[in-house]
Amino acid sequence: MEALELRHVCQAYGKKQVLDDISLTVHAGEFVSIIGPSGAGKTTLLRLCNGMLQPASGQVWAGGTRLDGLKGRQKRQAQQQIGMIFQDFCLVEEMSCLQNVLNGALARVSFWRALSGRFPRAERQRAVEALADVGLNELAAAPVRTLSGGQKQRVAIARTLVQQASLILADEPVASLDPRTAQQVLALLRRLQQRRGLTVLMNSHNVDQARTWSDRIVGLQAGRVFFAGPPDAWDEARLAALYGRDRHEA
Ligand SMILES: Nc1ncnc2c1ncn2[C@@H]1O[C@H](COP(=O)(O)OP(=O)(O)OP(=O)(O)O)[C@@H](O)[C@H]1O
Repeated sequence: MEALELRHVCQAYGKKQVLDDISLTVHAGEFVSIIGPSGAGKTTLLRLCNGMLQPASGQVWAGGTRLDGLKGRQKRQAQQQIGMIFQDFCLVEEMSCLQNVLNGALARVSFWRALSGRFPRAERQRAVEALADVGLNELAAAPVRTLSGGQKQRVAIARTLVQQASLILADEPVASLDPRTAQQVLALLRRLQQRRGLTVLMNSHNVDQARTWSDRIVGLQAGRVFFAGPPDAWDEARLAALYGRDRHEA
């Protein structure tokens, strides 16, 4: 079963073509990283995958549902299956870790219950377990603003667990973390992905991280798929071709 499928997707901003005939399949339970130089179209591609953007042409399928063209409740329902993790965490800084994680359950809770913070017991239990899964149970009551960057990203990951998303789209999830913390967060994401059978599609500027943690790497260059294959298929010649002369300049 395919978790995600892009069929001949094109996207443009005004007259500028950003994605040009992208066809890509991510299998359920796979961890795929998209790499490529700045401006290659990685973020645009991720935004298409969760329905935040409509493709100019082509189709986007997520979990067997065609996402492009969906509107209203049907679109929100499809998006429930898709968790997002961002470089800047997108958490509510003044709220506690537990409240932030509970926000993953918002779609299942009535507006008034959510507004007054009265989440059902089962949702609270799920949030407590998710915080334990990311190693933050002792910080449940701490305001997010008091956390380190690595801890904040763990909270964001726990929120996707409570959302019960089967597909996680991660846009440069560790780009603002120091190398050691970045490795720890990616190891956690990989562990949870494997243990829970989740599918992860991650954008990364860091080729070594993508190689270490992914089942498959997709190289994007000027809006086209340059190569897709297992991490060990990425030799220096390919990387040099993808990034120009030196990948560290990318
Ligand atoms: N909202 C927008 N309006 C106009 N142009 C945009 C918009 N968003 C992105 N672009 C342009 O589309 C191209 C692809 O951008 P995108 O952010 O998808 O690339 P990226 O590979 O994620 O880059 P980076 O690695 O720097 O984040 C870039 O040239 C960018 O300037």
